[in-house]
Amino acid sequence: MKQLMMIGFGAMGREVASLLPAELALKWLLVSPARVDEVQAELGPSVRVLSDIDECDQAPDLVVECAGQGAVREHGAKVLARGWTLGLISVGALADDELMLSLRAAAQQGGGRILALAGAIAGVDGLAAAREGGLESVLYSGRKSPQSWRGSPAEALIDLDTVTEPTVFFRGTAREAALRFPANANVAATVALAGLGMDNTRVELTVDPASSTNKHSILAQGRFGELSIELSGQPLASNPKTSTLAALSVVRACRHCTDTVLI
Ligand SMILES: NC(=O)C1=CN([C@@H]2O[C@H](COP(=O)(O)OP(=O)(O)OC[C@H]3O[C@@H](n4cnc5c(N)ncnc54)[C@H](O)[C@@H]3O)[C@@H](O)[C@H]2O)C=CC1
Ligand SMILES: O=C([O-])CC(=O)C(=O)O
Repeated sequence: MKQLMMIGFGAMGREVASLLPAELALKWLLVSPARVDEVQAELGPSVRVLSDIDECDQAPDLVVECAGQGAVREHGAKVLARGWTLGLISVGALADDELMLSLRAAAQQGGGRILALAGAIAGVDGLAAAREGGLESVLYSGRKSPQSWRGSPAEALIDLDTVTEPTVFFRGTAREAALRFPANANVAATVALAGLGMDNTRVELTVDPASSTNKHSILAQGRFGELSIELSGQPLASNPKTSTLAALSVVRACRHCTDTVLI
């Protein structure tokens, strides 16, 4: 039986834990210090609930982060310095150059690797292949309901209570989007990593009062031809900012940890 460490036990972490492949056991769960006792009581002795990587004295087969960009800052380098593989869902953290440098240094020193997970978007495989032949332009668009943008800086850019039609409230680079909207635009950074990079990937973010889904699109052009992806994702009931597919992409990484044929 292989062993998993998960960082974060919110909406996504709970969904992932409920869908793990039978051959992979959740052995360690990292939560904030104030929640350790409560989560340990909920999960029982089969899972060790921790608040610091240093408390783990064995080597997980895989670590998956489902906790937010702050958690990547807090725990990422320690995971990589131990030589472990870190499946990252808060990919937007990598738009912070200083953090990226420190994660690279830790990975080089310890032998760890970062797996940037596709998350709520599809088509990252095709985009990353297309890049090998040269890309000319990439546009990522994210469109969500007012409820999904609540509690984000969108509130300062548009009145989410009175908006009556789909409205673009942000245009900029993937780097700006991922850092300004850390709970809503990690996908912008994922598309950037697969394609033209953080500063050359254009991003549009839209609030759509008629939508109950999280819509993501990629438009890319290059020597390979053209790519157009449209994805309409159901949000998790427990967090409207987060698409169900993002949690499922973490489950996919878990499946890769145990399967022989990787797809
Ligand atoms: N790449 C993608 O497509 C997507 C990425 N995300 C990322 O996933 C993250 C998690 O999403 P949800 O579970 O829906 O959010 P959530 O807010 O429901 O849960 C996050 C959990 O992580 C915990 N946490 C925060 N900082 C921590 C730390 N330093 N150490 C340990 N635990 C910590 C919180 O207490 C909370 O329980 C988002 O913040 C976002 O960064 C979310 C949706 C899509
Ligand atoms: O789950 C989604 O729809 C996308 C998301 O929040 C993100 O990219 O951070």
